Amino acid sequence: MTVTKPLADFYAHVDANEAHYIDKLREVVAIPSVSSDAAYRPKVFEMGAWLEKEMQRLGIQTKRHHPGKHVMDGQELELPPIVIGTFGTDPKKKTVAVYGHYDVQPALESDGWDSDPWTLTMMPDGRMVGRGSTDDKGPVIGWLWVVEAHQKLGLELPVNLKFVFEGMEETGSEGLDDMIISMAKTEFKDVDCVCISDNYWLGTTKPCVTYGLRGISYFNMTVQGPAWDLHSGVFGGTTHEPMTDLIHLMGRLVTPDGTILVPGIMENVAPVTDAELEIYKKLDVDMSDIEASVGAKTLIYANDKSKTLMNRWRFPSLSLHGIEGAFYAPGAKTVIPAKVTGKFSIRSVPNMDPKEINEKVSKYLEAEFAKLNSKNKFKIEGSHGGKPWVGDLNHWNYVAAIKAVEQVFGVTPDLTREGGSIPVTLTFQTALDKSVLLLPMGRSNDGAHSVNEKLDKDNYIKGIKLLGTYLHQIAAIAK
Ligand SMILES: C[C@H](N)C(=O)N[C@@H](Cc1c[nH]cn1)C(=O)O
Ligand SMILES: [Zn+2]
Ligand SMILES: [Zn+2]
Repeated sequence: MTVTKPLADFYAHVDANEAHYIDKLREVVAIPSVSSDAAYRPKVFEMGAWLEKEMQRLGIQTKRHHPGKHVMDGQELELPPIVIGTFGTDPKKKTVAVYGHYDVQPALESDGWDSDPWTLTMMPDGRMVGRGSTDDKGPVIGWLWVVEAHQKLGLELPVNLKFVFEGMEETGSEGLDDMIISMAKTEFKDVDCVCISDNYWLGTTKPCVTYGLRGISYFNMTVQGPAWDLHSGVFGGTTHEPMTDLIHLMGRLVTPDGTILVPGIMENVAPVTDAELEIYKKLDVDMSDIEASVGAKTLIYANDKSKTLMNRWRFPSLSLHGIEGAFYAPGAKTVIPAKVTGKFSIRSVPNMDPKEINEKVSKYLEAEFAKLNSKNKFKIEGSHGGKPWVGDLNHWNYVAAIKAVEQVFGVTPDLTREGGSIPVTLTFQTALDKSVLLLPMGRSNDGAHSVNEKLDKDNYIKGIKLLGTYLHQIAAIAK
């Protein structure tokens, strides 16, 4: 594939500035912008301010949108700002909206990290380990280095950019949908297409372009009994125990082979067609790559590639996440916890409706709790959610992304869907009526949300080249 002079200069510049990009990644990983923990909220603000300052340094015009307040851990908290950046307003150019998030999942060294999660640790094999390295700080700042490289080279960017960076993605994106809907005809009126770099390749060697995501419905169910924690030697056998009720209910949600037990939950899932089966059969995926990402031989369908991918992408799943209030520390505390909250979520697929999911789950669990004849109190609440999304692969936005991958990596990308959720994807598509695609930087084994999260140096550097090339391809194709 021929590479034009401006792109060849861009690639050379990116290669020459590797150390600078790594230093910046180190800076952002060091800011623990955990959105799900009230104690870290100032750090989320700090990260938003870091981005804003860096964008301003590059001449990107920034605006802060304040979504308001919310209640978390019993505290009323200010939601972090959504940072909107505008770079170029030339009516002759296409405008690409770029979304990313600057918040991260929690991380404790005691979870099993081999190094401090907030210190970017360079490994000899090229892995750059740190929370947020791949999800989503590396990709977010990668976009900025595309702008920076063009400026340093005196190259004109062939498109206008509209950045939308939020700080609450990992905790439900509160306020984001409303903002996009309300600004669809103002701030975002000139947007021609949307690109999000916030997911991963299917394996470890071949890039992909992603056209679908599952939705999510997240639940908290609380069982409350005694007024305070009790001694199990004194009260065991004499009182209804919240943990016993909760464990029973959690065990009624899903079977060990992943079958969801909530009645009617599969009702709206479209049946698999023969044509669809063909797509899955043709996908070039190595099951050992998927197994390596799990880190153990625990796949339910280890010998069935299609079933594994379908269960990740096009069927719903129910996962149990944790129990708040339970005794979890080392040792043997003989306590009866007074109040426990079980957390679980359902990943949803097209045709499933979040409202219906909430109703079905609540009705089922209330009925199951009633069967227990427990004198404890039970409450089920949906905490946050988002709808699934599927894009149109035939749009020029996808053609540009596929060509960009071919140019930078010399291979045709896998066309994938994803099991994770980025609810704003569908909002962009419907509110702006524009094509949305996902162009990931990281590999399947990056360990997002997990311990030892990493971004490979090669993926970071080639990823910056890819994002820049995609913008050039947009300009070339969509004339
Ligand atoms: C795919 C994206 N990088 C991601 O990780 N999204 C999260 C969104 C979420 C929803 N509730 C909590 N986090 C995910 O899919 O879990
Ligand atoms: Zn993410
Ligand atoms: Zn995430």
